[in-house]
Amino acid sequence: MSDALKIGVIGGNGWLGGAIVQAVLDARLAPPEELTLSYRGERPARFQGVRWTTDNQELADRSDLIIVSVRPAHWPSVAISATGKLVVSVMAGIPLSRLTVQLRTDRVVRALPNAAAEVGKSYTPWVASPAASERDRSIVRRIFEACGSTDEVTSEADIDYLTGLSGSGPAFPALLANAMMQNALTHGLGPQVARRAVAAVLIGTGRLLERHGESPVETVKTFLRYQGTTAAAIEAMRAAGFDAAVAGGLAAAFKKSVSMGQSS
Ligand SMILES: NC(=O)C1=CN([C@@H]2O[C@H](COP(=O)(O)OP(=O)(O)OC[C@H]3O[C@@H](n4cnc5c(N)ncnc54)[C@H](OP(=O)(O)O)[C@@H]3O)[C@@H](O)[C@H]2O)C=CC1
Ligand SMILES: O=C(O)[C@@H]1CCC=N1
Repeated sequence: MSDALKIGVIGGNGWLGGAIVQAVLDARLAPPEELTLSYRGERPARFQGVRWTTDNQELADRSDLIIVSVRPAHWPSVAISATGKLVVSVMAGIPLSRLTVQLRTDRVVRALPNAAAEVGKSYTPWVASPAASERDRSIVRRIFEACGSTDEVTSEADIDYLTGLSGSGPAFPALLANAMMQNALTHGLGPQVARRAVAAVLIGTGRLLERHGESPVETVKTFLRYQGTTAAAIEAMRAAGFDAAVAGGLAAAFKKSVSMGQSS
């Protein structure tokens, strides 16, 4: 970043925290020596040149931007004073109001990346408190653009909903892929061919959706109009409750996101 931003990541050795750190380094948003990462337990050996610490207050004092990436259940243990600093939480469920009070800063952002941050393909919606400046917003945008694509939204309820839709999202195609794999194996297909076939379907569909103008609604309609094998499969899956199962799953994730914010 232009004026050497100092970034701290609480939980920097975790699944998501580590992916964000890697993305920041890959995009050269900050040099390793400006990064302070905290951990519990054994000192991590990854990310040459960064400062690792078990002291979250030291991390906060050394950083301009603090990313909180611990599990919601561990959030009560993060007791730091971040007065005057920008804090970005990626924790599911924890509302802006609780971040503000516990971390003693009113410049707070709630963001919800997903597991595809590991490969620079996360979708990350975020919402900022009124005290976050335009510069703060620009920094947040650049961090999450390094992880994939991103949108600022205006309501925390949208973030709670998107926690299930896109935060948990990579699990849903994985669930579908798993069901397809199981079915292929049941039909006697070799595991290698089954895995390659299913992975190619997911990756190819992603590319189709990425293509300008392609929407899932249109893709499904096109296959239904074709009235071939695909339409037969879609109609049977829908008759078995496919759409209702997806809606029920997203409702469960939404409810869990809200309840985690109340209980953690
Ligand atoms: N993984 C995902 O796909 C997504 C995760 N999220 C959110 O991101 C957050 C992190 O999730 P994820 O990376 O998966 O979880 P992980 O358990 O992989 O990582 C959390 C890390 O935080 C560390 N930690 C816990 N408490 C502290 C503390 N007080 N000080 C320093 N480090 C601490 C943990 O250490 P230890 O291992 O010793 O406990 C662990 O390394 C969660 O709040 C989750 O809701 C959001 C969207 C997607
Ligand atoms: O499953 C979870 O709770 C985390 C938050 C969103 C995605 N993964």
